Amino acid sequence: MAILEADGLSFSVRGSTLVRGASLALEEGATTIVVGPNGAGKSTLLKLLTGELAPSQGTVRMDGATLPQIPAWELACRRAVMVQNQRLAFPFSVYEVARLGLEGVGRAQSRGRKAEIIAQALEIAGVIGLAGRQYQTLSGGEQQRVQFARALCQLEAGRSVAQRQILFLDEPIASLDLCHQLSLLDAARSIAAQGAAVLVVLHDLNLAVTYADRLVVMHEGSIVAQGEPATILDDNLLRGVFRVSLSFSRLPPAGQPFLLPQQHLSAI
Ligand SMILES: Nc1ncnc2c1ncn2[C@@H]1O[C@H](COP(=O)(O)OP(=O)(O)OP(=O)(O)O)[C@@H](O)[C@H]1O
Repeated sequence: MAILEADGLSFSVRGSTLVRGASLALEEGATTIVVGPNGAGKSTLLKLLTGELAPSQGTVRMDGATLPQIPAWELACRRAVMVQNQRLAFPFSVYEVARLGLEGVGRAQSRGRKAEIIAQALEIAGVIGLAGRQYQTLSGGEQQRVQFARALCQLEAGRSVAQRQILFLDEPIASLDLCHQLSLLDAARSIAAQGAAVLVVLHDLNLAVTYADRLVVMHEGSIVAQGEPATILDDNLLRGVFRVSLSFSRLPPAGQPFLLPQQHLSAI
């Protein structure tokens, strides 16, 4: 059953339409991956789905309620967002950055439970060993993993209020090495397996095909295809949207990568 339904979303700014007539549903337990070339409108679509931007046309509903009908505190419990290139103005430690995820959603939790949530999130994101470090001194990839931990904290704390949740990740693996790419996407999938809807914006088509239950392909502001990866990705789409060609005569079965032989790789 869909936790979120978007219907006919468009977004225009200063005469340019960045997203045009986008409709999609995010189902509980499913990982949806949005792909498309630079400038296709992926991040704008994600911002419309999270409520960061208000659509010029169309609606986003979570369990029947439009986003403006949901109070901000409740929205914070229902969905967590990891955005690209998060900069912080203050010299926070890694632990404190993760704890920011509990702002506004962790009030009902005891001090001990909060500490447990933070430790678990840091562990899942692979940054527990960096907990005492200054966030600004971390590498780009390490900062990205800390931001993932922050989103995990928010989701976990929000679960005591809202069981039907969504995790939004905008290019979460852009700065990560291969092992951490796979472990972050594994963690995202296991959050979906626990019942949440997960939406990820990705550039790597191999990983998108491997991890997506549902793939959404954007091009020039529109969703041009969506569905199970193996049913929608074909040579025409790759040429028309991504300007690449496929060297296989046909696609491998669903859930298997197809551009590079990554099927033998897994995070250790
Ligand atoms: N505030 C704005 N005013 C005008 N144009 C904008 C604005 N924000 C984004 N754009 C343009 O809208 C288009 C879509 O941007 P968006 O960030 O959604 O693309 P994207 O698919 O996420 O791209 P990328 O893969 O490069 O991150 C781009 O061409 C971008 O330059």
